[in-house]
Amino acid sequence: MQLTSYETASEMMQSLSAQIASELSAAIALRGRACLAVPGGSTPGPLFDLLSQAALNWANVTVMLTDERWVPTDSPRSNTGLIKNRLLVNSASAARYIALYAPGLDHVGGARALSQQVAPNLPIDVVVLGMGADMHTASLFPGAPELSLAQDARADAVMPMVPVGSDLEPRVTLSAQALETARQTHVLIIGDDKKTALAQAQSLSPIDAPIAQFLPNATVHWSPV
Ligand SMILES: O=C1O[C@H](COP(=O)(O)O)[C@@H](O)[C@H](O)[C@H]1O
Repeated sequence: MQLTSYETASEMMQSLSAQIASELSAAIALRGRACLAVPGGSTPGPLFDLLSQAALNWANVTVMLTDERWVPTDSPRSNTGLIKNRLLVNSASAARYIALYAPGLDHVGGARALSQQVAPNLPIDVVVLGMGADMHTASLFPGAPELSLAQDARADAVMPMVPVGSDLEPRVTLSAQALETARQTHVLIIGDDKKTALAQAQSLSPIDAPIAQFLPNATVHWSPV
């Protein structure tokens, strides 16, 4: 794992945005297209604001979330709103977006159907992972009954997940295999609590600390605020 520390989140977002744009351009130059997977949550908005303005051939980029809450895409709980408002704007409005939601299906049937759409786009060229203080990443949650299935190398590309102890909605997540086979992995975290969790995760198994599986090949980007 490579840890890059920045003084401020703003400096971190600028640097990471430039790195991702360069990696996507290189993928397009090599293979004619690129696949980018990004997290939801409260951290990546400023990264999306910058990346959306990057000068690259966005028409050849497929964007997807690493995970999504199983709510309609116009719900305020949906991460798709964040992507549509802050990433798929400016130059990036030309990108193709695969929403991890299927109207009319529950999260289990939906994950199966979405796997068919996601699988042809694998391997992901660039994945950005967030992390919670409980060491979950994407929607691979410690303690969830579905976790070991989502961590099985034979798992479908998209898997259902219900966070334990939460009365919130079910979710779907890219499988651990889909995430681990990404060509470039960036972990984006802010704050001392997440830095402490990251250090703890390095000595734990992916069952207890799902982020641990992705650290050996990742660049971690951290700022205190
Ligand atoms: O639940 C989630 O949490 C993580 C971390 O979110 P943050 O709000 O602490 O930045 C996120 O990476 C993941 O995509 C999301 O579904």
